[in-house]
Amino acid sequence: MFKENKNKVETIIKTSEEFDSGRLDGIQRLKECGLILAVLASILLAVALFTFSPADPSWSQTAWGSDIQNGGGIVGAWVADTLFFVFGSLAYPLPIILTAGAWVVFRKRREDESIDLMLWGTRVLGLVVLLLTSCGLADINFDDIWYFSSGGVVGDVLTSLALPTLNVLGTTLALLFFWGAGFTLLTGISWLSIVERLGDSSIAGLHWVLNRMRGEKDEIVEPQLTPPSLIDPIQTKALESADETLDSVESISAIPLETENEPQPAARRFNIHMPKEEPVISSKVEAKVETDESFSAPLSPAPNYDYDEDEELPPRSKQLSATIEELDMVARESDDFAQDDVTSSAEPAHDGFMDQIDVVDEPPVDARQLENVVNNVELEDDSHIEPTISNFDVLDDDDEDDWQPQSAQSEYDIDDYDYEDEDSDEADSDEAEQDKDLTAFQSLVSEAQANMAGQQNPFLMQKDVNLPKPAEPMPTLELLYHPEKRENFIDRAALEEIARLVEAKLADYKIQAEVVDIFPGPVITRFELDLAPGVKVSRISSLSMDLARSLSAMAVRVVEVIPGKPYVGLELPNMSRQTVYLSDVISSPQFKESKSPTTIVLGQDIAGEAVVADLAKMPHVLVAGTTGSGKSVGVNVMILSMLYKSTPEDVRFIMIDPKMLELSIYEGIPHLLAEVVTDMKDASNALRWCVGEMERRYKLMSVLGVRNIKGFNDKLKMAAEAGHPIHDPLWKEGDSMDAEAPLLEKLPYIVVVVDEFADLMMVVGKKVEELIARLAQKARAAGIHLILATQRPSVDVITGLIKANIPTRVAFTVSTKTDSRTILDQGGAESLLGMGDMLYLPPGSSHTIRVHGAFASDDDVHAVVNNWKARGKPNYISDIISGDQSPEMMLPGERMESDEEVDPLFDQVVEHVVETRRGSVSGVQRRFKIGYNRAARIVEQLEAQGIVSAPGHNGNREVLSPAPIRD
Ligand SMILES: Nc1ncnc2c1ncn2[C@@H]1O[C@H](COP(=O)(O)OP(=O)(O)OP(=O)(O)O)[C@@H](O)[C@H]1O
Repeated sequence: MFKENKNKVETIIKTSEEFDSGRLDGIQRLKECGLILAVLASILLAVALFTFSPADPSWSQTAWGSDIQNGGGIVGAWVADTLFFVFGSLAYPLPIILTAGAWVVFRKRREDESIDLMLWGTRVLGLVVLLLTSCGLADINFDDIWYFSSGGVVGDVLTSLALPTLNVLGTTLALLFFWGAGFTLLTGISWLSIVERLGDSSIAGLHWVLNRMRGEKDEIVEPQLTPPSLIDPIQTKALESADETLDSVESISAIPLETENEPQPAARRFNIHMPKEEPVISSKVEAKVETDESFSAPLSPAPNYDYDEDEELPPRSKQLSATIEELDMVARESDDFAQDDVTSSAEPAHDGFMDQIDVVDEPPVDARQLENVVNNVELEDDSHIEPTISNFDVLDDDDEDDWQPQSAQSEYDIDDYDYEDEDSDEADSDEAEQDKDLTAFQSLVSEAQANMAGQQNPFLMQKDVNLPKPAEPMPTLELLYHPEKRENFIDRAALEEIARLVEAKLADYKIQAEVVDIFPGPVITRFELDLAPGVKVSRISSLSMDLARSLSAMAVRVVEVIPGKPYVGLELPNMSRQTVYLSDVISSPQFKESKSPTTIVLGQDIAGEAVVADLAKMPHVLVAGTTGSGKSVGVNVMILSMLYKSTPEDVRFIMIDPKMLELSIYEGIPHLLAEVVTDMKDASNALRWCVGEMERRYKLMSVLGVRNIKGFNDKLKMAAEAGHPIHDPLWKEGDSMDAEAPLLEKLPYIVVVVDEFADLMMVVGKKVEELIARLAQKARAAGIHLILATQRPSVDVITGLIKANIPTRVAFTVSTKTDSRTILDQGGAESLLGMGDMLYLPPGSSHTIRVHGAFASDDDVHAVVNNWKARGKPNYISDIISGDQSPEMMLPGERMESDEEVDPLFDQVVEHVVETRRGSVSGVQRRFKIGYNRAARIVEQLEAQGIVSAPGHNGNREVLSPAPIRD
């Protein structure tokens, strides 16, 4: 209580005094004087110690007559001698300790600061322990100075006590540890924090040394997330004055950097290359899409295609883009389910009946009654087939019987329909007989009609519909879906922000790079980076996964080389992806201007430019990608683009489709050389036919002296125009019934499309590889081109032989980098985004082009296919599929599959078997000392040649050849 009060009073006094004069109070004056004196004493002490001379008279020495050498005079000599005597060499730090002690005691403190006795006690104790142990350590380890022990008397006493028991090492260790304890007691510094600091600084030192050695000191850059004004105010000012309209930076740093008064900092402008305007399909085309009748009219016999023209249908583009729920809703609202079709095409008089039928969940009506009613309906109008009728015709007699009792309970009155059951009961037996015949006949007719109706179900593929021939010479663009409007919004600010983020993230990985160009595309955006000198591009490539993670992107593809530019590309997927429609690319000038009938569309490149290629120049293409990556759509797009460019006289197709789904749509177009091949055995025949055709074309070309199919066709045309049409020079009499060789015809390009090439390889095996390799090697000049698609990009499918001969590859998304290497001989396809995103490796180039594949829906394919079907029928060549593999049909250089190498021992074995009359494998094995496998193979060859029989049930073979005749 008292103390507190006193303090309070003192504080009040002190503040008033301080306020008045600003001078020290009495105690403070004493303290300061004490500090000054202590410093004086320290200095004198230091002088005395450093100028100590052993010749001076002192406490331990006696000297006469000579001058005192010590700088501190006789006092200095005495003090120094005494201190050296007591503390040895530890006397030297005493002036420092004295000054430090004086500072601690006399420094100016706040008056209310209490003195912590515990703290002071430990400090003093620490000082004593430190001094004693230091003396002890000095005594053991240092040399004596003059005639004093290096640890002084203190050190001597301590070591003489410890040495007999702990020896030198033990004493040193004990003193060291005590020294450490004394240090902590005195200073309060923990040894753990000392260890930590030491560790930190040694690691930092090591890093510094390593960075110096690697010479990358300059690469460590700070992420530049702060506005330029904070980094370089001069530069910012210049920028601001140059362009006042610059946008303000939205800082993505979490720290608020702007104050309200500060001017808005100017952003660094990135060079964003906006894509060109969309090619606009003329409104005429759009209008045509809606009123187009050429597509719907031919399908009119099928009930569902018979649209009511007055009824307003939603435009096709809308239908396509609508979800199933929306379509369902529309259908419900307009009530246009199958029932509607029936009612719209049926006679109005029958509507009531159909309505009644529709409300029945289970058929409780007499089947015969219904049948008759149905027949009546049918007879009235033969041209209309009612699909719903088939529901009732599938009933057999048993069912009819079962139903009989129910008919009595039927609550539906069907008497209105001129059916009188009672009459038949009253008729005589002849009439009954006639009725029976009539009923049987009618049921037969109705069954046939129902079957037909079943086959003409609009939901089934229509095979032979009579399509009216379109007026246009080639399919038109309105067959394809084209979106009415497209969101093509590019957010500059967002792109710039991403660009800054990319730079910052690269800086995190110690890569200094600057985004120089930004190319926003329909699916991805490419940021072109200018790397600082000396930064390897492989460092960025190896970081692609880390970058994708840190930029929260699905995948990031690094384009190591951009031809013609000194930059590196970083391709990031867009937030919202646009679909590239086939119509976009087909309507592009690139496609329109291309003259070749084998022009194929791939899609759009990253800048939205159409990517169009010529299959004739490729000359073959390998398409690979995992399931669902967009392969089939890609192949369809290639085929459709050729159907847009060429007539059947220009291009013919052979399609091989093991999946029976993808290419079977094309069945019936006039471009097909053979039916779509779905059986893999036939596929090898088709390929063999192609090889034969190739050889034939080569012979023809050599006779005409031209180098390729184009030259051949040109020469043919020239000759015809000159009035000298060329007759087939390879024709021989007897080849056909004609008296003279037929005229040569224009040779079309032949495109062989194989969807799921892996299946073909698995079923037919090596043979296919051989045939494909032969075609791939030579078929270019002969105008035969291959499109091979596979979802298994493994080396057993895409073999070295095939790869070597097919230089053009298209890779859709694959799962691993290894797969990507198998297809493209380089990585990258594993970072694609799927849904038609592809890498295209053009022929003779090692740089892949990223292409967003064009999308053709099934409706698009059907529309183009139907358009071509309406123009003509295919002229199938039956030999292509059914060609037998007989020796006469073999191609030059081809061997029968069963043709194995005949074993060198074959003749000897024949001799042995025929002589001994025993054709067992073990016998052959023993006699010729060969392995089982070889012996078994030879015996099988004997069987194939008819020398021995097949093994009987006991495994023995009978020798069929007669025994040799002996003389
Ligand atoms: N270019 C594209 N644009 C947009 N979506 C596409 C594109 N290509 C394909 N798709 C989408 O990807 C789906 C799968 O495509 P597709 O059937 O061609 O794959 P696939 O690789 O042939 O698969 P599978 O081998 O199983 O047949 C399609 O249904 C379609 O929705």
